[in-house]
Order: sequence, then structure tokens, then C-alpha cells
Amino acid sequence: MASTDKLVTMSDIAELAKDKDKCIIIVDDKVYDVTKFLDEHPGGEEVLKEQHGQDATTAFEDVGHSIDARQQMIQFQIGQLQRVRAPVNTTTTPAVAATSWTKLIIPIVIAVSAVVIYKLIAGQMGASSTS
Ligand code: HEM
Repeated sequence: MASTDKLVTMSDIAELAKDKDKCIIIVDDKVYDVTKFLDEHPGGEEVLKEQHGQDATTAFEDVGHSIDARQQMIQFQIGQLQRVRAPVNTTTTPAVAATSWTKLIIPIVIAVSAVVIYKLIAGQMGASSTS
């Protein structure tokens, strides 16, 4: 397997990022070690260092790098970012629980109102029949 195909997780990158002498960046889910490129980068080393251990896709695209720059970066690729999918949450979230409660409250209010109205009417009828 070529080194560019190597799957790298975010925790691997966090581990690599502990080394402050290195410069590891992610662009478009590809992981680059640009440590040796720092001195040569036409945009300066600071901008690259600021992105160490992070996803630099937006910063990279915002500059509008040339095709030459994109070809140049291939040599620095050390792997492919492996995105870990968040586990699907099957338990009821509080927001869902809240909506099911509100759904119950409406019929309860209607039922209570119906009983109160019935009692009022029945009371009035009872009062008028006794007078
Ligand atoms: C391996 C990754 C990278 C390579 C090979 C690379 C290469 C280059 C090259 C060749 C240029 C000259 C202009 C051009 O040809 O587009 C350039 C300019 C520049 N790059 Fe990068 N770059 C990389 C990553 C980044 C990243 C991640 C950032 C931002 C955080 C960045 C910011 C800049 C800036 C600000 C300029 C100057 C633009 C200007 O003066 O108009 N570069 N880069």
C-alpha cells in the first residue's frame, strides 16, 4: 500500500501534532506532512504552522492556490483521513421526549375542559329544575 493510501484517524493526527517541530495539515481529507516545505512555501511558514494538526481545507481554498501548488502538494501527502462516523443514537433524546409530552398535554387539556363544561351545564340544568 502506498504511503498516500494509509488511513490516518484524527487521534493519530492529534498524536503527530504534539510534535511542535512538525507541520501536519489536512486538506480535502488528505493528510500532509509539510514540515520540509515550511521554508519554501511562497505564502510563508506562519500560515502553515497555524494549521498544524488541523483541517486547513478552507484556508487552502480561500487563497485560491494554483494548479502548480496542488501538484506540488502531492509529494507531501502521508495518508488519507479516516473519518470515524458518530454512533447512531437510538435512545430517546430529551428534545424528542419533550415533544411526546407536549403531544399528551393537548388531549388531557381537552378532556379536562370537556368534563368542566359538562359539570357546569349539568349543574345549571340541575339548578333550573329545582327552582
Ligand atoms: C501542501 C500544501 C501547500 C502547498 C504545496 C502550497 C503551495 C503554495 C504555492 C505554490 C503558492 C504560490 C501561489 C500559487 O501558486 O498558488 C502558495 C501561496 C500561498 N499559500 Fe500555500 N500551499 C500549501 C498550503 C497552504 C495552506 C494550508 C495555506 C493556508 C493556511 C496556504 C496559504 C498560502 C498563502 C496565504 C499564499 C500566498 C498567496 C498570495 O501571496 O497571493 N497555503 N502556496
